[in-house]
Amino acid sequence: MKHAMKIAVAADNAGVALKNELRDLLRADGRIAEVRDLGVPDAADDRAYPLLGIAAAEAVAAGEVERALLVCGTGIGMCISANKVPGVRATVAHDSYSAERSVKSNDCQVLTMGARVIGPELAKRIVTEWIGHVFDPESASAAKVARISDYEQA
Ligand SMILES: O=C[C@H](O)[C@H](O)COP(=O)(O)O
Repeated sequence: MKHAMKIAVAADNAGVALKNELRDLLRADGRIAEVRDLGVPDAADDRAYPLLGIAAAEAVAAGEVERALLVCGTGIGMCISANKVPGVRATVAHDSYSAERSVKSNDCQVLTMGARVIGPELAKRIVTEWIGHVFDPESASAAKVARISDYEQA
């Protein structure tokens, strides 16, 4: 049987409506074993994006989840925040090709999106595809990604 993925989701108040839609989509996806919602629960919660993004990225770095999906207004603040956590590679992507290459070229574990940038139906399609992409450690991309890890560990 194929391994089922654990994934964290998080958003600030600008992204929470889209995050909740994507969370429900992931919970209905048979490829996902667990969706851990780290908040915020609703738009009344005004915790800022770095708190949420860093918490989700730390869950990835600790191996508690394999991936994280983060939403803010643009996806940019979440991406910057997640990338501050050692071992985490996060990207903003609002198109299918970039989301695919973020996994296959860059071994990104974290995808961020902007709820003020993308509509929910396109976001759902991209996330559904993204879950299916896998990094190949035997690929030519692996040595390039290793350079990033080397820099981080130096
Ligand atoms: O990147 C930041 C996000 O888009 C956030 O949701 C909104 O941030 P702001 O309120 O500082 O514009």
